[in-house]
This record gives sequence, C-alpha cells and structure tokens, in this order.
Amino acid sequence: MKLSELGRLEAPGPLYKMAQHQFLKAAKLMDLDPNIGNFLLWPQRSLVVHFPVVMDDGRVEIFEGYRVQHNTARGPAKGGIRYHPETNLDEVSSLAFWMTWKCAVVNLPYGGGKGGVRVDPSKLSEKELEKLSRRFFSEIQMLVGPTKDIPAPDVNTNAKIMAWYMDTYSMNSGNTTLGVVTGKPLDLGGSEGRPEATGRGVSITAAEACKAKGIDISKATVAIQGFGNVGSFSAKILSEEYGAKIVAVSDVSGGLYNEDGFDINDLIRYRNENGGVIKGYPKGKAISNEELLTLDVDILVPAALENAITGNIAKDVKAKIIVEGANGPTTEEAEEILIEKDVLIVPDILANAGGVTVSYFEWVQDLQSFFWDIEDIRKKLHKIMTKSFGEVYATKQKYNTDMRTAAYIVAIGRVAEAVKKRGYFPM
Ligand SMILES: NC(=O)C1=CN([C@@H]2O[C@H](COP(=O)(O)OP(=O)(O)OC[C@H]3O[C@@H](n4cnc5c(N)ncnc54)[C@H](OP(=O)(O)O)[C@@H]3O)[C@@H](O)[C@H]2O)C=CC1
Ligand SMILES: O=C(O)CCC(=O)C(=O)O
Repeated sequence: MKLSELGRLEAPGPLYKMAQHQFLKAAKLMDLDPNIGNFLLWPQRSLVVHFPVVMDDGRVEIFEGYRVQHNTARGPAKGGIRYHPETNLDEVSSLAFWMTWKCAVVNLPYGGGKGGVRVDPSKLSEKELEKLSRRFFSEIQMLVGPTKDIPAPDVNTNAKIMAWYMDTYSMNSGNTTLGVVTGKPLDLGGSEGRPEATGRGVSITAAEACKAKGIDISKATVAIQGFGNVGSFSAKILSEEYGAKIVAVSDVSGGLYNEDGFDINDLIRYRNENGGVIKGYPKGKAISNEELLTLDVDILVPAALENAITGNIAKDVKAKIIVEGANGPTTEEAEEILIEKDVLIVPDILANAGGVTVSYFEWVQDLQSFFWDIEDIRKKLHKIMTKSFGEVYATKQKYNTDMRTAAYIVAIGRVAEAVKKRGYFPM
C-alpha cells in the first residue's frame, strides 16, 4: 500500500487533518514504510469522559473531558492538560499527535499524549476548580500513571492543579506517586526551572534561528502574542539574557506596542496585580492581536492558541523569523505563504519542546528522589535544545525543505525505528 492510499481519511476534525498533512509531507519525502505511516497517522487511545461537579450554589454541572494517547512506542505518553471552554476531541487529539513528534525531535523516551476539559476556569470558584480537577483526574486514572502516561500543565492549568492531580492519584492508589504528573510545585516533587522552561526553549531556538539568518539577536526586535506562561517567560529571557527588544505583547484582551521595548518584569508585575490581564498598562500603545502579528519586527513569537496566523495575516507578516511558542499557531495556508516569503519558522514541535524537556527532568528526579539545581537544569536544557535545532536545521538542508517538515523527518525516523524494533509489523 502507498501512503497516498490511506484507508480512512476522516480525522477527528480540521485541526487533526492539518496535523496529518504536516506528517504526510515529511513521510513522503523520507519514503516512510506505508504500514508505519498509516499506523502513526492515528491516535492509539482516546478517552472521553463526562463527570458531575456540585457547584457552590448547589447546582450540578456536567463537564466533558478528554485524554488522548497518540503513540507510546518510545515510552509512556507525555503531554499537558488544558482547561478551555472551546477545547474538544479534535484539538486534544492534534495536541497529542504533536506531542509524539515533539518528544521524539528532542529525543526524550516518551510517546505523545494530551488532555483537556471543556470549561472556562475563570468562571469557577477555587473550590469548584479543585473539585473539577480531582474528579477529572479520577476519571482518567485508568490511563495515567508514572510508567503509562504523565500529564503536565498547558493552557489555564498550573502547578497548583498538578498538585491536586498528584494527590488525587496518590489517594486513589494508596501511595504518594510524585512521578504521575510534572509541573508540580517545588516542594512537592517539582523541578527547578519548569515554569520558565518553555520560554527558555523558545529563547534558545530563537537565538539559533537568528544565527542561521545572520541576525544579531541583541539588536533584534520581538513581538509576542500571548502573555501567559510561555509568552511572558519568552519575553523575560529574550530581553534579559539575549538583549532582544520586546516591542509588542498581547493577551486575549488585546495588544500593547512600545517602540523602545517593554520592561518585562514591570509588565509581569502589572499583569499579576491586574487579575492576569495586561490591558491598561500605561507604558504602551493599544494595538489589536492582528496588528501585533503583522508588525515590522525581526522575531514573531505566537504563544497563545492554534490557528493564530492565518493565510490573510501571513500575507502581511514582516517578521524574518517565527518561533512557535504555541502549538499549531500557523495554518497550512499561512505556512505556504510564509515559506514563499523566506520566513524561517521554528516549528512548535521544536520551539516549545523546552517545557516537556524539563518535565522529563522532573520525572527523572521524582523517580530517583534526588533533585538537581537550577544551573544543572539550564545547562542540560540548553544542550538538548541547541543539539535538536542543529539536527533539524541539517535535515532541512539535506532534504531541501522547510523546518517543520525537517523536524517531522527527524522525529518520524526515531518513532519508526522504535515501531520496527518492537516488532509491530513484519519487516
Ligand atoms: N505551558 C507549557 O509549558 C507549554 C505550553 N505550550 C503551548 O503554548 C501556548 C500557550 O500556553 P501557556 O502559556 O501555557 O498558557 P497560559 O494559559 O499560561 O497563557 C495563554 C496566554 O494566551 C493568551 N490568549 C489566549 N487566547 C488568545 C487570543 N485569542 N489572542 C491573544 N492571546 C490569547 C492568554 O490571555 P488571557 O490570560 O487574557 O486569557 C494568555 O496570555 C499553548 O499553545 C500551549 O499549548 C507548549 C509547550 C509547553
Ligand atoms: O511538560 C509536558 O509534559 C508537556 C507540555 C505540553 O503539553 C506541550 O509541550 O505542549
């Protein structure tokens, strides 16, 4: 059978289909065995759960949640859990799919998984959030475990929620199991450097991309969409450690522009004191998220949600480098336009892999009950990110292709090797 003769092309939805197209582009270039290709195109396991939560006013609300394991050939599934009112099986399946390739591109001994609950957490009280988190984790306990599937934070989830997950799993199983989730608080088996890790990985790969493009990062201008975990740490590290000038930032409430560059610590302080929102910060001019994406900057970091850079926006993008802090921020149509315009895209599965890499360090530390210091973590992360960037860039040159396809080629090669050596198919 040829890869083009797929038995089943109905994906869970449009996002998953886009992810499959990215995979197929690489699979064809590397002439992947069709049996392996057809297998890797689909999630290995998907669990959809519905569960009740008694709200503070006595009403019972039913929530829908998901945990998808795309592939576990190289090790336990790994990937975050997101809380968002619009998340769905299509989105979570796509995110799980990308986790498989992300873990493989940085050569971690993991497969890919992801989870989500359809909820707007800003509308819940602290007590409701805790009840929802504990009940959801109990509902997916049949899939998770330190040697099976290890969740972590993603959009709208954090260390506090990871602690509740860990405690719920431990209560249900009768022993304290630190290694069941990562991104936990430091005094509960968390790792130094995990909160900053994704932003640090974004910054390291941005610096490598600048070298490849002949841009001096200490003179570079940067626009960042999204000012949560990934966006704010990318801004802080790029400005403080690499000397780049962050001229635009945004969150869901809109964007801010300052041609002299923002003082990121002051902006973080404002966000924290202002209910998590940057709107109204006095030292910047208000701009829309769309304006931010098309600013004349050297580096653009989308660090919010999927499909932010559409074809229409791509036509007006002026950045020379895009570093995808978010998962899936560039649509297929946009990517074609950007490649045509010679924009260097550092794809999500490479650019934001710093988070899962330090999650891996956390898991290793939990399993061995021996913890490392921040210098160790940063050094090891830097080594993995620069090596991975180099491997992907060399593959791009070898196959004369774009960075995303090159990253897939590296990752698929590693997963295919595991599939073959485990003996999934007669060879
Ligand atoms: N956390 C991690 O370690 C990792 C995260 N990622 C990916 O990075 C992205 C961001 O995740 P993370 O930082 O953790 O999430 P957070 O919840 O911490 O932050 C998300 C940010 O995006 C903003 N945002 C949401 N929607 C929009 C929008 N339509 N336009 C502009 N801004 C918007 C939010 O604004 P507001 O607060 O106002 O809602 C917030 O500032 C996601 O794609 C995630 O999957 C990837 C790898 C690891
Ligand atoms: O830290 C992790 O395990 C996974 C983070 C994540 O969900 C992601 O990289 O998209």
